[in-house]
Amino acid sequence: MRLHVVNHPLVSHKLTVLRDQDTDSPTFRRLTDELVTLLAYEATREVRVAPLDIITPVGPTTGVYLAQPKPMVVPILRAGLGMLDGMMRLLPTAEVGFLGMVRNEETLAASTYAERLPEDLSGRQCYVLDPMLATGGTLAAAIRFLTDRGADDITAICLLAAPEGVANLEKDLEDLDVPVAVVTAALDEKLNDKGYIVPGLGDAGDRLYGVAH
Ligand SMILES: O=P(O)(O)OC[C@H]1O[C@H](OP(=O)(O)OP(=O)(O)O)[C@H](O)[C@@H]1O
Ligand SMILES: O=c1cc[nH]c(=O)[nH]1
Ligand SMILES: [Mg+2]
Repeated sequence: MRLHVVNHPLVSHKLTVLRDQDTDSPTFRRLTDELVTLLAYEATREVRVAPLDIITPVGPTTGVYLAQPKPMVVPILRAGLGMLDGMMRLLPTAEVGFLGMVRNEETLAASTYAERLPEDLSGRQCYVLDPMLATGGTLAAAIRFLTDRGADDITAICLLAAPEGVANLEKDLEDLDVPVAVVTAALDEKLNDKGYIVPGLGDAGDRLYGVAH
């Protein structure tokens, strides 16, 4: 598994405001959107392209165009939905599939409550959107779901990752014969005893959309 921490002063600036407990929901949503577009630029470095012949006003040339099949973008509900627009700004012709997943806050185990994706993802590059990689349970299950359907290249975009979650994910996916990359704005210090990322930003879903229950 490849981990890429995007090191850029604008990313760090926006992330600092995002983490601040006094940042309100509208600002949190806007910063999430902006950060994802910056992360997506790095995350799509390996997006597949094919040659394309075109004619400019001056003459013929060969450029590149996004290859078929189109990339699949998969936001993990609920919090990943806050990352979708920022991603689609960069990949407007991508297809979008949805996974609804929730972590049990007692056991920290992830479960899937909704799914809307093609049955066959053979040969597809997938971009998974989830702001928080905490224990890694949610992302591991999501990646497994996609590779079980045939996805052959996975890149996850996260705002924050915990070292414990990255290690768990690496171990969980050891047997996987598919390239997996994680692109994140920061690798934080640790998880606390409730499985929250420290210093983190709190509950991403609640900060985007309000308290769930
Ligand atoms: O790495 P993990 O330990 O699995 O935790 C990370 C998951 O927890 C959060 O989702 P949550 O269960 O709070 O659902 P929500 O997005 O609906 O708030 C977050 O958005 C991730 O999906
Ligand atoms: O810190 C964390 C951990 C899991 N989910 C969140 O939203 N935040
Ligand atoms: Mg949540």
